[in-house]
Amino acid sequence: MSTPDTSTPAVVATRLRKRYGGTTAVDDVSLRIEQGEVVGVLGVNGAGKTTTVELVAGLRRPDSGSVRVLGLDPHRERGRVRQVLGVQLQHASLHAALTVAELVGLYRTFYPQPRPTAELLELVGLTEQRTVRFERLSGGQQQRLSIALALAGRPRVVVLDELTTGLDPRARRRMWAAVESLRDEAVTVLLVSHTMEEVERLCDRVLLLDAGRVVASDTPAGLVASSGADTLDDAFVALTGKSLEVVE
Ligand SMILES: Nc1ncnc2c1ncn2[C@@H]1O[C@H](COP(=O)(O)OP(=O)(O)OP(=O)(O)O)[C@@H](O)[C@H]1O
Repeated sequence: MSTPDTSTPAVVATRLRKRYGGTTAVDDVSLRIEQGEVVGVLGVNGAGKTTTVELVAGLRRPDSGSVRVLGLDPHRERGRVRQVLGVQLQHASLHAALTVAELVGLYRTFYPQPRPTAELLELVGLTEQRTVRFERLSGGQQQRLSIALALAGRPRVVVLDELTTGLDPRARRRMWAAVESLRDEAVTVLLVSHTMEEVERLCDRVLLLDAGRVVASDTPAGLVASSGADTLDDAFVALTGKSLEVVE
């Protein structure tokens, strides 16, 4: 498809609400992300991070509110959105008997100009595992493969839900480098994170979610300054009354 005008926002969400039974997971969330921004979504367990990014990616329908990705409706224009949006899912379940290279090859067929397999595997550090079946990969390797698959079609907007959760320090640094290379390509990234170190290092802006609401949206330095705290950890506590420390 044609490249969208650079002035079109990468993501616009307006007054999103989502309930599961008696639980309000997302409660009147509005957000706007410009093309090329790397935005972190932070919050304690259950704050609504996954539900919010799933609504943005069109994986769930909001009870009310609307989403546009590069001006497109993820439900009505699903096919076009798939060509510009890459999504790494929490707990992706993939065909267990296929190898890493076969799965990457399969995903590449979905796109007109896919990234080369070798480049994708190098990006996530799975070159040596290319002939290993999915079912034989460790949890961290499966997670990294799901990131490679999200990037297979050269998306303009990427949603990453489990970038580094549970990864060892070396794999974590590799995933950070992968996000930095996306930034160099002016790809927009929406990144669910559980650590301050990660958002301080990678993100232009942080969306702080608490109980399904956006309680702050600012640069990491801006969050610290506006909350009167000394560190981003302290800013988080000041803004939510909760500590992120317990999460990892
Ligand atoms: N499919 C579902 N059915 C019922 N309740 C759900 C479902 N998915 C999420 N919830 C509830 O919605 C709320 C928000 O969940 P969500 O997964 O969006 O939070 P999160 O911030 O991503 O949490 P975590 O850090 O644990 O991944 C929680 O109270 C959760 O229990």
